[in-house]
Amino acid sequence: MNSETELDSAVESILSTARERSVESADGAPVSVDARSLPDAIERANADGRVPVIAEVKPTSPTADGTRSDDPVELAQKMVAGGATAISVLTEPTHFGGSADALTRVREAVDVPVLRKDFVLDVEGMDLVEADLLLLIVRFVDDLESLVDAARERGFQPLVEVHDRAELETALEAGAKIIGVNNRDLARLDVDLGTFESVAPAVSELTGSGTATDGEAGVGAVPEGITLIAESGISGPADVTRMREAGADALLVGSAIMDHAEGETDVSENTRRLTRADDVGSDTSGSNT
Ligand SMILES: O=C(O)c1ccccc1NCC(=O)[C@H](O)[C@H](O)COP(=O)(O)O
Repeated sequence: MNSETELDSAVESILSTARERSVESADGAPVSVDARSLPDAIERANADGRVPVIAEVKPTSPTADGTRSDDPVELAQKMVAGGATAISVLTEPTHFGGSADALTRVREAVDVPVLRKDFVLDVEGMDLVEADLLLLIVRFVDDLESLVDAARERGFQPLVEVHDRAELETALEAGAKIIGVNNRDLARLDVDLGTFESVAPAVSELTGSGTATDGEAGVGAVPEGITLIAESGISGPADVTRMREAGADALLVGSAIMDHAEGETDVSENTRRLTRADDVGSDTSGSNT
């Protein structure tokens, strides 16, 4: 674990539970996945004019204003109908209302890549359920390279999550190719989109490729072979534009789509506001600092 600073009590509790869950699933046989490619899905989204959004099925969370008890399959299908490029499904049960069953049913119901969003701390925690991508949070794991290798041996595409430049360096050294920059500080749970803007440029610096691979990309264009995802705090089209201009290949969005407070808003429409954000005259409301 790479965390020197104090963690929020909710995160401490999440990690404590994750360690117990990992022990319980330790005797599970290694999963074997024929994964749906996230980079290919992103390429398809760009080709047909959709902003690549990974929409998250997150029934609740420590910072959510409520809980949505809709069926996860219905939520995921509505997200795909709204143009989502991939689906993230929480499998953490104690603080997010997630489950392995929800991910399995969602993955059977949609044809886009599905990310297992959980706090996987070791190899034993990997074999809970098949998914196309598996989240590994740099801050919470030891020997990241071994975990990246173990995930790939199972067929997962590792999505390696960082929060600062040092963690980005660790991710790149471990061979990560799909990197998420979380705008949420897991120590205080506050969100700052400036996090992605400050970390993204370091990808080119650290990989020694200062050139943009896509003329369309903004400042800090991401070098070939790396998929860079902006995570958390994206509340509307203005935030989408801001993250894309900062070099995000894709955006991971939960709360703005799930809308826990209202609970009845249209998940397809919430998703479409973001996937169509590049359209001329799109809604520019909704911005986060
Ligand atoms: O979402 C939380 O409240 C949370 C609290 C503690 C640890 C992690 C947490 N979220 C995990 C995530 O990274 C987000 O669910 C995901 O990036 C989407 O964020 P958002 O669009 O801000 O809901």
